[in-house]
Amino acid sequence: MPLLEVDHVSHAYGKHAVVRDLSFDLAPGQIACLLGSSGCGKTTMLRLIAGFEMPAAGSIRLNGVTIASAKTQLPAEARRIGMVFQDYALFPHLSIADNIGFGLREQSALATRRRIEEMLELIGLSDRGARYPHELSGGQQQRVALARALAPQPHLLLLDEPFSNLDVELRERLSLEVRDILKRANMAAMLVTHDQNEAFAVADVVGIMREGRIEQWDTPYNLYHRPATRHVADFIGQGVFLPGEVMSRQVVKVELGQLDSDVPMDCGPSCAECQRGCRLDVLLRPDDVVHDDDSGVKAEVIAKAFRGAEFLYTLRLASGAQVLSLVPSHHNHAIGEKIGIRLVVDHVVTFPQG
Ligand SMILES: Nc1ncnc2c1ncn2[C@@H]1O[C@H](COP(=O)(O)OP(=O)(O)OP(=O)(O)O)[C@@H](O)[C@H]1O
Repeated sequence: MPLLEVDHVSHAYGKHAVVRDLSFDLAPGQIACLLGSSGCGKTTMLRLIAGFEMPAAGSIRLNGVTIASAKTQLPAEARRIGMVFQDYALFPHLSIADNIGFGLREQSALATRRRIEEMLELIGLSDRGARYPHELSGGQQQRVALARALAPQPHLLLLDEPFSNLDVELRERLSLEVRDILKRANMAAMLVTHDQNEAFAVADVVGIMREGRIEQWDTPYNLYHRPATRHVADFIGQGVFLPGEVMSRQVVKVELGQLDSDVPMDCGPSCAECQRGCRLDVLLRPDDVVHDDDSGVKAEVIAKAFRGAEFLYTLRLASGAQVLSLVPSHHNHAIGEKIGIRLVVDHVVTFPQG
Protein backbone atom coordinates (compact mmCIF):
# COMPACT_ATOMS: atom_id res chain seq x y z
CA MET A 1 0.00 0.00 0.00
CA PRO A 2 1.37 3.47 -0.79
CA LEU A 3 2.17 5.63 2.23
CA LEU A 4 0.72 8.77 0.68
CA GLU A 5 -1.96 8.87 -2.00
CA VAL A 6 -2.84 12.19 -3.61
CA ASP A 7 -5.92 11.50 -5.68
CA HIS A 8 -7.23 14.08 -8.19
CA VAL A 9 -6.65 17.01 -5.82
CA SER A 10 -7.57 20.54 -6.87
CA HIS A 11 -7.29 23.82 -5.01
CA ALA A 12 -8.01 27.47 -5.79
CA TYR A 13 -7.43 30.75 -3.97
CA GLY A 14 -10.72 32.52 -4.75
CA LYS A 15 -11.12 32.07 -8.51
CA HIS A 16 -7.43 31.45 -9.08
CA ALA A 17 -6.96 27.68 -9.70
CA VAL A 18 -3.52 26.81 -8.32
CA VAL A 19 -3.53 23.01 -8.06
CA ARG A 20 -5.38 21.21 -10.86
CA ASP A 21 -6.37 17.57 -10.61
CA LEU A 22 -3.07 16.35 -9.15
CA SER A 23 -2.51 12.66 -8.51
CA PHE A 24 0.58 10.83 -7.29
CA ASP A 25 1.63 8.19 -4.75
CA LEU A 26 4.54 7.94 -2.38
CA ALA A 27 5.85 4.56 -1.18
CA PRO A 28 7.15 4.02 2.40
CA GLY A 29 10.73 5.32 2.64
CA GLN A 30 10.54 7.03 -0.75
CA ILE A 31 11.73 10.60 -1.31
CA ALA A 32 9.79 12.62 -3.85
CA CYS A 33 10.19 16.16 -5.09
CA LEU A 34 7.85 18.63 -6.75
CA LEU A 35 9.96 20.71 -9.11
CA GLY A 36 8.72 23.70 -11.04
CA SER A 37 9.14 27.41 -11.61
CA SER A 38 7.90 30.02 -9.17
CA GLY A 39 4.13 30.16 -8.76
CA CYS A 40 3.33 26.75 -10.29
CA GLY A 41 1.62 25.57 -7.09
CA LYS A 42 4.32 23.47 -5.38
CA THR A 43 4.03 25.03 -1.94
CA THR A 44 0.25 24.96 -2.11
CA MET A 45 0.39 21.19 -2.74
CA LEU A 46 2.67 20.81 0.28
CA ARG A 47 0.29 22.89 2.40
CA LEU A 48 -2.63 20.70 1.32
CA ILE A 49 -0.76 17.59 2.48
CA ALA A 50 0.31 19.27 5.73
CA GLY A 51 -3.25 20.37 6.49
CA PHE A 52 -2.85 24.15 6.19
CA GLU A 53 -5.22 24.27 3.19
CA MET A 54 -8.30 22.20 2.39
CA PRO A 55 -8.71 20.72 -1.11
CA ALA A 56 -11.68 21.87 -3.20
CA ALA A 57 -11.81 18.43 -4.83
CA GLY A 58 -10.07 15.06 -4.61
CA SER A 59 -8.63 13.36 -1.56
CA ILE A 60 -5.34 12.79 0.27
CA ARG A 61 -4.74 9.53 2.14
CA LEU A 62 -1.93 8.73 4.54
CA ASN A 63 -1.48 5.04 5.43
CA GLY A 64 -4.87 4.39 3.84
CA VAL A 65 -6.70 6.95 6.02
CA THR A 66 -8.30 9.96 4.34
CA ILE A 67 -6.71 13.02 5.92
CA ALA A 68 -8.12 15.59 3.49
CA SER A 69 -10.92 15.91 0.96
CA ALA A 70 -13.60 18.49 0.19
CA LYS A 71 -15.55 17.01 3.14
CA THR A 72 -12.89 15.83 5.61
CA GLN A 73 -10.01 17.76 7.09
CA LEU A 74 -7.90 16.10 9.77
CA PRO A 75 -6.21 18.92 11.74
CA ALA A 76 -2.55 19.47 10.82
CA GLU A 77 -1.33 18.53 14.31
CA ALA A 78 -3.14 15.17 14.16
CA ARG A 79 -1.54 14.08 10.86
CA ARG A 80 1.92 13.14 12.18
CA ILE A 81 3.56 14.98 9.33
CA GLY A 82 6.85 16.79 10.04
CA MET A 83 7.87 20.00 8.29
CA VAL A 84 11.19 21.65 7.50
CA PHE A 85 11.12 25.21 6.21
CA GLN A 86 13.62 27.25 4.25
CA ASP A 87 14.36 29.59 7.17
CA TYR A 88 15.01 26.68 9.63
CA ALA A 89 12.59 28.26 12.16
CA LEU A 90 14.69 27.12 15.15
CA PHE A 91 13.90 28.61 18.54
CA PRO A 92 16.81 30.99 19.24
CA HIS A 93 16.45 30.88 23.04
CA LEU A 94 16.51 27.06 23.20
CA SER A 95 19.66 24.92 23.04
CA ILE A 96 20.12 22.58 20.09
CA ALA A 97 19.07 19.62 22.27
CA ASP A 98 15.95 21.44 23.47
CA ASN A 99 15.07 22.45 19.90
CA ILE A 100 15.24 18.80 18.85
CA GLY A 101 13.25 17.70 21.91
CA PHE A 102 10.57 20.37 21.42
CA GLY A 103 7.98 18.02 19.91
CA LEU A 104 8.66 15.25 22.44
CA ARG A 105 7.16 16.84 25.53
CA GLU A 106 4.63 14.04 26.05
CA GLN A 107 7.39 11.45 26.49
CA SER A 108 9.26 10.65 29.73
CA ALA A 109 12.42 12.67 30.40
CA LEU A 110 14.57 9.59 29.83
CA ALA A 111 12.89 8.69 26.49
CA THR A 112 13.21 12.32 25.37
CA ARG A 113 16.91 12.44 26.24
CA ARG A 114 17.58 9.18 24.39
CA ARG A 115 15.72 10.33 21.29
CA ILE A 116 17.59 13.67 21.28
CA GLU A 117 20.92 11.82 21.51
CA GLU A 118 19.87 9.50 18.69
CA MET A 119 18.89 12.46 16.50
CA LEU A 120 22.10 14.39 17.28
CA GLU A 121 24.07 11.34 16.24
CA LEU A 122 22.02 10.92 13.06
CA ILE A 123 22.84 14.47 11.96
CA GLY A 124 26.48 14.25 13.07
CA LEU A 125 26.23 16.94 15.79
CA SER A 126 26.50 14.83 18.95
CA ASP A 127 28.93 17.33 20.52
CA ARG A 128 26.74 20.41 19.91
CA GLY A 129 23.62 19.62 21.96
CA ALA A 130 24.33 22.34 24.53
CA ARG A 131 25.01 25.04 21.93
CA TYR A 132 22.48 27.61 20.68
CA PRO A 133 21.30 28.04 17.08
CA HIS A 134 23.31 31.24 16.47
CA GLU A 135 26.51 29.33 17.30
CA LEU A 136 25.94 26.96 14.36
CA SER A 137 26.49 27.42 10.63
CA GLY A 138 23.53 27.64 8.25
CA GLY A 139 24.03 24.05 7.10
CA GLN A 140 24.25 22.80 10.70
CA GLN A 141 21.10 24.74 11.63
CA GLN A 142 19.23 23.11 8.77
CA ARG A 143 20.37 19.68 9.96
CA VAL A 144 19.02 20.54 13.43
CA ALA A 145 15.70 21.57 11.85
CA LEU A 146 15.64 18.20 10.13
CA ALA A 147 16.39 16.38 13.40
CA ARG A 148 13.64 18.34 15.18
CA ALA A 149 11.14 17.32 12.50
CA LEU A 150 12.25 13.67 12.60
CA ALA A 151 12.35 13.34 16.41
CA PRO A 152 8.60 12.69 16.97
CA GLN A 153 8.74 9.91 14.32
CA PRO A 154 6.32 11.41 11.82
CA HIS A 155 4.79 9.24 9.08
CA LEU A 156 6.00 11.68 6.45
CA LEU A 157 8.34 14.66 6.25
CA LEU A 158 7.67 17.72 4.10
CA LEU A 159 10.53 20.05 3.13
CA ASP A 160 9.76 23.45 1.59
CA GLU A 161 12.79 24.80 -0.32
CA PRO A 162 15.01 23.69 2.58
CA PHE A 163 18.32 24.75 1.06
CA SER A 164 17.46 28.03 -0.65
CA ASN A 165 19.07 30.16 2.09
CA LEU A 166 22.43 28.45 1.62
CA ASP A 167 25.20 29.14 -0.87
CA VAL A 168 25.48 26.88 -3.91
CA GLU A 169 28.37 24.71 -2.71
CA LEU A 170 26.80 24.08 0.72
CA ARG A 171 23.43 23.48 -0.91
CA GLU A 172 24.84 20.65 -2.96
CA ARG A 173 26.62 19.01 -0.04
CA LEU A 174 23.68 19.39 2.33
CA SER A 175 21.26 17.96 -0.27
CA LEU A 176 23.29 14.75 -0.30
CA GLU A 177 23.59 14.73 3.50
CA VAL A 178 19.84 15.19 3.92
CA ARG A 179 19.15 12.34 1.51
CA ASP A 180 21.54 10.15 3.46
CA ILE A 181 19.91 11.06 6.80
CA LEU A 182 16.39 10.43 5.45
CA LYS A 183 17.41 7.07 3.97
CA ARG A 184 19.11 5.96 7.19
CA ALA A 185 15.96 6.92 9.12
CA ASN A 186 13.86 5.16 6.40
CA MET A 187 11.73 8.31 6.30
CA ALA A 188 9.39 9.07 3.41
CA ALA A 189 9.69 12.70 2.42
CA MET A 190 8.38 15.21 -0.04
CA LEU A 191 10.48 18.20 -1.03
CA VAL A 192 9.52 21.22 -3.10
CA THR A 193 12.09 23.27 -4.96
CA HIS A 194 12.71 25.13 -8.20
CA ASP A 195 16.34 23.97 -8.22
CA GLN A 196 16.84 20.98 -10.49
CA ASN A 197 20.20 19.99 -9.00
CA GLU A 198 18.67 19.90 -5.54
CA ALA A 199 15.74 17.78 -6.77
CA PHE A 200 18.04 15.33 -8.51
CA ALA A 201 20.44 15.10 -5.55
CA VAL A 202 17.75 14.36 -2.96
CA ALA A 203 14.80 12.65 -4.62
CA ASP A 204 14.08 9.13 -5.89
CA VAL A 205 11.22 10.46 -7.96
CA VAL A 206 10.45 13.96 -9.21
CA GLY A 207 7.19 15.53 -10.38
CA ILE A 208 7.60 18.35 -12.88
CA MET A 209 4.87 20.89 -12.12
CA ARG A 210 3.53 23.49 -14.49
CA GLU A 211 0.52 25.73 -13.88
CA GLY A 212 -0.87 23.51 -11.15
CA ARG A 213 -0.45 20.21 -13.00
CA ILE A 214 2.19 17.48 -13.00
CA GLU A 215 3.59 17.01 -16.50
CA GLN A 216 5.76 14.02 -15.64
CA TRP A 217 6.26 12.00 -12.46
CA ASP A 218 9.41 10.00 -12.92
CA THR A 219 12.99 9.23 -11.90
CA PRO A 220 15.60 11.95 -12.52
CA TYR A 221 17.20 9.63 -15.11
CA ASN A 222 13.99 9.30 -17.11
CA LEU A 223 13.18 13.01 -16.85
CA TYR A 224 16.52 13.77 -18.46
CA HIS A 225 16.68 10.94 -20.99
CA ARG A 226 12.99 10.34 -21.66
CA PRO A 227 11.17 13.64 -21.14
CA ALA A 228 7.45 13.15 -21.81
CA THR A 229 6.78 16.67 -23.08
CA ARG A 230 8.66 19.50 -24.77
CA HIS A 231 8.26 21.55 -21.60
CA VAL A 232 9.95 18.86 -19.48
CA ALA A 233 12.72 18.50 -22.09
CA ASP A 234 13.28 22.28 -21.96
CA PHE A 235 13.03 22.57 -18.19
CA ILE A 236 15.39 19.68 -17.36
CA GLY A 237 19.01 20.00 -18.40
CA GLN A 238 20.29 21.64 -21.54
CA GLY A 239 19.71 20.74 -25.14
CA VAL A 240 18.39 21.81 -28.52
CA PHE A 241 15.71 20.55 -30.88
CA LEU A 242 16.97 19.67 -34.34
CA PRO A 243 14.56 19.06 -37.22
CA GLY A 244 14.43 15.41 -38.28
CA GLU A 245 12.92 13.34 -41.05
CA VAL A 246 11.29 10.04 -40.15
CA MET A 247 12.70 7.23 -42.28
CA SER A 248 10.66 4.49 -40.61
CA ARG A 249 8.80 4.08 -37.31
CA GLN A 250 12.15 3.49 -35.59
CA VAL A 251 14.63 5.58 -37.63
CA VAL A 252 14.99 9.34 -37.92
CA LYS A 253 17.50 11.34 -39.95
CA VAL A 254 18.91 14.66 -38.73
CA GLU A 255 21.59 16.87 -40.22
CA LEU A 256 24.26 15.04 -38.22
CA GLY A 257 23.27 11.53 -39.28
CA GLN A 258 20.72 8.79 -38.82
CA LEU A 259 19.43 7.73 -35.40
CA ASP A 260 17.82 4.46 -34.36
CA SER A 261 15.14 4.77 -31.73
CA ASP A 262 14.08 1.95 -29.42
CA VAL A 263 10.53 3.35 -29.32
CA PRO A 264 8.22 4.08 -32.25
CA MET A 265 8.02 7.75 -33.18
CA ASP A 266 4.83 9.79 -33.47
CA CYS A 267 5.07 12.72 -35.84
CA GLY A 268 1.79 14.27 -34.80
CA PRO A 269 -1.87 13.65 -34.16
CA SER A 270 -2.63 13.09 -37.85
CA CYS A 271 0.11 10.50 -38.28
CA ALA A 272 -1.51 7.17 -37.37
CA GLU A 273 0.95 4.95 -39.22
CA CYS A 274 4.09 6.91 -39.86
CA GLN A 275 5.06 7.34 -43.52
CA ARG A 276 8.58 8.09 -44.65
CA GLY A 277 9.04 11.79 -45.01
CA CYS A 278 7.20 13.01 -41.90
CA ARG A 279 9.09 15.66 -40.00
CA LEU A 280 9.59 16.06 -36.28
CA ASP A 281 12.00 17.59 -33.77
CA VAL A 282 14.77 15.55 -32.17
CA LEU A 283 16.11 16.49 -28.74
CA LEU A 284 19.90 16.57 -28.59
CA ARG A 285 21.59 16.96 -25.22
CA PRO A 286 25.18 18.28 -24.99
CA ASP A 287 26.37 14.75 -24.14
CA ASP A 288 24.76 13.36 -27.32
CA VAL A 289 27.11 15.42 -29.51
CA VAL A 290 30.66 14.06 -29.26
CA HIS A 291 33.82 15.75 -30.53
CA ASP A 292 35.70 13.49 -32.95
CA ASP A 293 38.59 14.77 -35.09
CA ASP A 294 38.09 11.89 -37.52
CA SER A 295 34.44 12.67 -38.19
CA GLY A 296 33.55 14.03 -41.62
CA VAL A 297 30.81 16.19 -40.05
CA LYS A 298 32.23 19.58 -39.10
CA ALA A 299 30.68 22.37 -37.04
CA GLU A 300 31.88 25.85 -36.18
CA VAL A 301 32.52 26.87 -32.57
CA ILE A 302 30.42 29.99 -31.95
CA ALA A 303 30.56 30.07 -28.13
CA LYS A 304 32.32 28.19 -25.36
CA ALA A 305 31.94 27.99 -21.59
CA PHE A 306 34.69 26.55 -19.41
CA ARG A 307 33.32 24.04 -16.87
CA GLY A 308 36.57 22.78 -15.38
CA ALA A 309 36.70 19.20 -16.65
CA GLU A 310 34.76 20.13 -19.79
CA PHE A 311 33.94 22.89 -22.23
CA LEU A 312 30.34 23.42 -23.23
CA TYR A 313 30.63 24.37 -26.89
CA THR A 314 27.84 25.96 -28.90
CA LEU A 315 28.35 24.77 -32.47
CA ARG A 316 26.87 25.95 -35.77
CA LEU A 317 26.09 23.28 -38.37
CA ALA A 318 26.25 23.80 -42.14
CA SER A 319 22.49 24.57 -42.22
CA GLY A 320 22.90 27.28 -39.58
CA ALA A 321 21.22 25.16 -36.87
CA GLN A 322 23.01 25.11 -33.51
CA VAL A 323 23.81 22.23 -31.17
CA LEU A 324 25.57 22.02 -27.80
CA SER A 325 28.47 19.69 -27.12
CA LEU A 326 30.29 18.76 -23.91
CA VAL A 327 33.96 18.23 -24.70
CA PRO A 328 36.85 17.33 -22.34
CA SER A 329 38.56 20.62 -21.59
CA HIS A 330 41.97 19.63 -22.95
CA HIS A 331 40.31 20.07 -26.39
CA ASN A 332 40.57 23.84 -26.27
CA HIS A 333 39.28 25.15 -29.60
CA ALA A 334 38.98 28.79 -30.57
CA ILE A 335 35.77 30.51 -31.52
CA GLY A 336 35.40 30.35 -35.31
CA GLU A 337 37.31 27.06 -35.55
CA LYS A 338 35.62 24.08 -37.22
CA ILE A 339 35.68 20.82 -35.27
CA GLY A 340 34.60 17.26 -36.11
CA ILE A 341 31.52 15.91 -34.32
CA ARG A 342 29.36 12.82 -34.33
CA LEU A 343 26.22 11.73 -32.56
CA VAL A 344 26.19 9.20 -29.73
CA VAL A 345 22.55 9.03 -28.69
CA ASP A 346 21.34 6.33 -26.29
CA HIS A 347 17.71 7.37 -26.20
CA VAL A 348 16.22 9.14 -29.18
CA VAL A 349 13.63 11.65 -27.98
CA THR A 350 11.33 13.21 -30.55
CA PHE A 351 8.41 15.64 -30.46
CA PRO A 352 5.99 16.92 -33.09
CA GLN A 353 7.53 20.00 -34.70
CA GLY A 354 6.86 23.09 -32.61
N1 LIG B 1 -2.71 32.40 0.50
C1 LIG B 1 -2.80 32.71 -0.81
N2 LIG B 1 -3.80 33.48 -1.26
C2 LIG B 1 -3.93 33.79 -2.57
N3 LIG B 1 -3.08 33.38 -3.53
C3 LIG B 1 -2.04 32.61 -3.14
C4 LIG B 1 -1.84 32.23 -1.76
N4 LIG B 1 -0.73 31.47 -1.69
C5 LIG B 1 -0.25 31.36 -2.96
N5 LIG B 1 -1.03 32.04 -3.83
C6 LIG B 1 -0.84 32.11 -5.29
O1 LIG B 1 -0.96 30.80 -5.80
C7 LIG B 1 0.02 30.56 -6.81
C8 LIG B 1 0.88 29.35 -6.45
O2 LIG B 1 1.62 29.65 -5.28
P1 LIG B 1 2.60 28.58 -4.60
O3 LIG B 1 3.21 29.25 -3.41
O4 LIG B 1 1.89 27.32 -4.38
O5 LIG B 1 3.65 28.41 -5.77
P2 LIG B 1 5.13 27.83 -5.74
O6 LIG B 1 5.24 26.97 -6.95
O7 LIG B 1 5.42 27.20 -4.44
O8 LIG B 1 6.00 29.12 -5.95
P3 LIG B 1 7.40 29.57 -5.27
O9 LIG B 1 8.44 28.66 -5.85
O10 LIG B 1 7.54 30.98 -5.72
O11 LIG B 1 7.22 29.42 -3.80
C9 LIG B 1 0.80 31.86 -6.96
O12 LIG B 1 0.27 32.57 -8.05
C10 LIG B 1 0.55 32.58 -5.66
O13 LIG B 1 0.59 33.97 -5.88
